[in-house]
Amino acid sequence: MSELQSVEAALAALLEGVVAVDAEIVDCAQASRRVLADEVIARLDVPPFHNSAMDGYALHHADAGQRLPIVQRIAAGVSPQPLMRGTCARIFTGAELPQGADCVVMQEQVEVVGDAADIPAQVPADNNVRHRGSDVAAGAVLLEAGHRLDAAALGHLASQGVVEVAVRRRPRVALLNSGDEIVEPGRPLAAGQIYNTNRPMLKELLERFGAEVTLIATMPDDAEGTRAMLALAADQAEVVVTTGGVSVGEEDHVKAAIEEIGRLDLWRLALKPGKPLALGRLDASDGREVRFVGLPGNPVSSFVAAWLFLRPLMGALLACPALATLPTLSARADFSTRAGPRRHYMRVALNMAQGEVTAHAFPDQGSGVLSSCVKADALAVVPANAQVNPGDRIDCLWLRVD
Ligand SMILES: Nc1nc2c(c(=O)[nH]1)N[C@H]1C(S)=C(S)[C@@H](COP(=O)(O)OP(=O)(O)OC[C@H]3O[C@@H](n4cnc5c(N)ncnc54)[C@H](O)[C@@H]3O)O[C@H]1N2
Ligand code: MOO
Repeated sequence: MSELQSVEAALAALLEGVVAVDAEIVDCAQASRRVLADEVIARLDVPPFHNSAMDGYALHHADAGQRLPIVQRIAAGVSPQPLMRGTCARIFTGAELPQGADCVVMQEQVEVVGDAADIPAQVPADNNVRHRGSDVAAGAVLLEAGHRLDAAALGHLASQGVVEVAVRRRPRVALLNSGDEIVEPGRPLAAGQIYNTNRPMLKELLERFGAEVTLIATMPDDAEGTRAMLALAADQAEVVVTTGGVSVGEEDHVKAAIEEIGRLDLWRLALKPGKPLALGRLDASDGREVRFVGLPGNPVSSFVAAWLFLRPLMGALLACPALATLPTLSARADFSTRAGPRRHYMRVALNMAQGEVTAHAFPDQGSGVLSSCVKADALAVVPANAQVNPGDRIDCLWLRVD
């Protein structure tokens, strides 16, 4: 296992055989960011009736260019009377168009004289009319399976009167960190200790990717304790994520434990940062096979690897295409760099000016420099051994989840 594996090979190994988690029914009010398990079929036409797009006057277009008596007033929510030819109706935005009318003239274009309205000439049929079913037709697919419920999708469901939806259960993830030097915020730091950066950062990323973090713990810094903790985690999750302890030092117990009680599929990748990433499987005591993702301890390495590996894994577990792939865009580099033998994922800020997106790289790209991630919009991908000069086009992976 000394050769470095490609990111693509690692992703393929991680996603191989992943089956989507089962579905559950949730109230739409609690469904924010959840992923639809089934397609939703529209049961109503939206809008449900022809209606006016403006405050104005409804008429038959053949009666335009005349003074027409105003014979009814139709507010939104009112069922109108049929309209006789040679007359018009006062109508408000969203109100139902009366039978016999086929257009609306906005009030700014109409002169009202007593009980009549002077309508301008040549108003086309359908002017300012929103037709029944023009947004959604009953029986059509309202939302596809795998759609992540964002603001517009929740509004779309509500437009159908839907109150409950079938969504994927949140994949359960156990998040474990290693390292004797790691202390939780709120406690004093002794000499040589640092605060646990990875825990809140990865919990937040995992939840944004759609996971439920069911276990958070620190692994003991010995082989037996590490094995016991990993076995416990496998029983409580579909995915076990660890940080630290995957490098080559004697204190790095995680990889050894996976090799003993599970299966290590892959270790050491041709990417920077994140080289010592370890991927494998663990067996839960009920016979389930659980994915293992061993992230490097360096905070930047685990941040980058979470976007590259945990997000697609959540996409596969949730059967959600939008999560499965990172959106890619092409930008112009404003920096120069030369990658070594590993593909480099550089943290960059994106700036839009004069229709061009520019990628600005942070000067210190070290894997312990988390401030580069705080300001980053994207990861610029520099192929192995490639040279990048200012002005070159570079592919960037956009660090965003809708
Ligand atoms: N001789 C070699 N040494 C190292 C190699 C190598 O190939 N040969 N690889 C280096 C690379 S690249 C990385 S990345 C790190 C990964 O090491 P580990 O995953 O075993 O992580 P640790 O050694 O436990 O920690 C690395 C670093 O990160 C800090 N850390 C760990 N956990 C946290 C946390 N929860 N919050 C904040 N900071 C954390 C830890 O203190 C270390 O500074 O190995 C290199 N070494
Ligand atoms: O691969 Mo390590 O993540 O560069 O620091």
